[in-house]
Amino acid sequence: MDLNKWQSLKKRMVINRVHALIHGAALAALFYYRITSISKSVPHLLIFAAELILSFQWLLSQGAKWNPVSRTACPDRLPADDNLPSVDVFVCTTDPVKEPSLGVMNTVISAMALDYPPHKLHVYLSDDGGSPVTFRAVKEAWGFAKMWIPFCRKYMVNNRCPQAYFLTEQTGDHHFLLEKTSIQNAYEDFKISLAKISAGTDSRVSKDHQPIIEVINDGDEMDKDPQMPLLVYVAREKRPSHPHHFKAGALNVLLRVSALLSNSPYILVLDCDMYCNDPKSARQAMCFHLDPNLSPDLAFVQFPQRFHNLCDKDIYDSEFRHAWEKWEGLDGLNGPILSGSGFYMKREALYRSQQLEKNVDTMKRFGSSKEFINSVYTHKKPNCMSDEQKEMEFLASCRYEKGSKWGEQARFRYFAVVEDYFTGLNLHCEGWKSVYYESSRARPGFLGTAPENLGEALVQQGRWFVGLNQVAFSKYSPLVYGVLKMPIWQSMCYAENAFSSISFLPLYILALLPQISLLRGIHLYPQLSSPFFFVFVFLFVSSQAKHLQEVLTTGYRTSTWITEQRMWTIRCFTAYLYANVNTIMDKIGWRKASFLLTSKAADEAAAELYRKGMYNFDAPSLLIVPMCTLYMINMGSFVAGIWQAGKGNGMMLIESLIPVFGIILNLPLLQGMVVRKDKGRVPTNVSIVSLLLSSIVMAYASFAT
Ligand SMILES: O=c1ccn([C@@H]2O[C@H](COP(=O)(O)OP(=O)(O)O[C@H]3O[C@H](CO)[C@@H](O)[C@H](O)[C@H]3O)[C@@H](O)[C@H]2O)c(=O)[nH]1
Ligand SMILES: [Mn+2]
Repeated sequence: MDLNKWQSLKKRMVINRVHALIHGAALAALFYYRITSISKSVPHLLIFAAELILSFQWLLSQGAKWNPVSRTACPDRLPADDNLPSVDVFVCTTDPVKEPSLGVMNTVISAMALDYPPHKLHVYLSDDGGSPVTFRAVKEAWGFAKMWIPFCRKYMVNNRCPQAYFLTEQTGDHHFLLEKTSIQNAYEDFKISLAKISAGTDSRVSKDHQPIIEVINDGDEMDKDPQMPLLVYVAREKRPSHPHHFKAGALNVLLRVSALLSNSPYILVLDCDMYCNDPKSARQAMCFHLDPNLSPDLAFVQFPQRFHNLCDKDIYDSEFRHAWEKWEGLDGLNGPILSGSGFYMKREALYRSQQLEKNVDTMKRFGSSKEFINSVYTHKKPNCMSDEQKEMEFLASCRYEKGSKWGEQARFRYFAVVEDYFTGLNLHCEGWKSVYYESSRARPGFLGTAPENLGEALVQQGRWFVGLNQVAFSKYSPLVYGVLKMPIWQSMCYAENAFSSISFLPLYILALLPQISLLRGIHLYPQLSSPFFFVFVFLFVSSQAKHLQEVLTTGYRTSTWITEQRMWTIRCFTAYLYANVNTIMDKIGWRKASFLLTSKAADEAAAELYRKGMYNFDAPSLLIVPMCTLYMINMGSFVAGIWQAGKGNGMMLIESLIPVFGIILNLPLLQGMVVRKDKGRVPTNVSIVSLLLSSIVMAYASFAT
């Protein structure tokens, strides 16, 4: 009997293809119009360039729409527990201030409590901060887990992240309630001890320290509790002079250290805030990894990243619904893009054993640890000959990777700050496949913490798009490198992601040029009397309608459609713009791209605004000023447009509708500038600067010759 099933999402596929045909035809008409009517004036060339870029992105986006599929897993058909392969879980953390220990330990505990044979489960916590706070916290976590895990197993608890569990009401018989109360008290004590640790310990992140590796237990190694999975704390060596390659570097150290201790054939990678929400995820993933038809080429099973703290309207579009919809589309090709957290990876795929031959220089490929090289070929826990502890410290040292191919060929790759995307791209190029899976929207496999602040969200995304640009504009560009090595549809989807931030160019053009031309009376678009007028109107309506259809068929509400539109424009004006500025600075060597951590610590004031669904415009001015300036220009030019029309200069219908769309879409910004009085309003000085800037632009546009 099959361990899993898949099904083509036929209706979606047909709608997508028919729409692609019609929309494509309309785009062809637009190009015909532009080419036949274009004058060599700068505004016309610019608007055409904007249309070309957007059409290019639209074309790339068709890749993920071509063949969407959905999958189901049947964990009850898995072999008996004794025959399941073992799993190593990698949790990465860095900074106990931005990533408070309580959250990190909840993730660790939820992973230890996965519904999987405990002796086949090994949890590794990588602490990139080398912080005594985290080290002491993980010892406390072990103590609490010793009560928590038997409790979860006994009562078949569904929600094995203690923090989340105790937030919900639980009912049961007398025995259960007694036990629950006592475990809840233990959890409260655990919280108190973590608070004490973080208050009394130096929580600075160390950039200069020895490797520290410790198997966490009660001090007596001989007396291993069969109910408890292995828990290991790893802080790799850090030296200021030595590049540490951020998360990819941390994962590679875990890969080596775990090879000596457990060497499991499968690895689950988790960000420190992504707790296991469904204890069955490991078994679900095995339904794909153990399927004899899929397994030879299957590198990883990717679960979507979902979040426990989204506000009702998800005002910052943190859920990235559109991305996961694409992942379903990719699932019908060779599989989804690797997405950082919540994936079960086959260890072998990272070693590239598909092409492993004995005669290649293994030292160069894997570094000089014989013990580690042995582990690569055994697929079991190797019998360590030398001093295990010393060997692991060597594997976690800065010098280990020198002169080897770590991070270059195979393993987690260092080339870009989006190590996930880039590693996945390479795996797919090598012929590996992946699977996208979510058992149900109601019970996601993993839940993380989404930024509750506009500034925070934009900075995070800025980093992603710097990373994607690093790939897009390199020899690894999916359009060059990918096309030769993977199906065209798939490389289109990789390219769509890599090039997504260039949409800042067309959006700036569309937010400024029609407006300026209204002020100056230059016609950019056909008149109402021209048949091509309807081509433009159709294209607008068609793209909006398609977006709405996608939102609704994936089970979301109309408000999601509006939020996604709004956040896309906001991203274009800010995160995408700065990502491209940073990319240029990176290219000319002014500033290296780096991994700025997203904060997972709750800021109560910000969280309250967020829960009410109110945008927090109290963000760095560099982010808010461009948005406000553009908004004012759009309002000003719209008024000017009406005035022009009144003077009998002829209606510039499309030119006026564009600012109207922008103004309506971003009404919350207007509220933030003029109505709101709370802390999240647009700061007055930002409004003043924006007013000044927009006046200068408009005056220049109106009067310059
Ligand atoms: O030098 C570093 C930097 C980060 N991390 C860890 O990486 C994880 C992700 O960092 P976060 O600040 O939460 O970034 P996000 O933007 O939320 O992460 C998304 O984007 C990253 C790529 O940019 C992926 O690695 C992540 O899995 C994905 O969730 C966290 O657990 C960090 O502790 C490290 O271990 N070492
Ligand atoms: Mn994160």
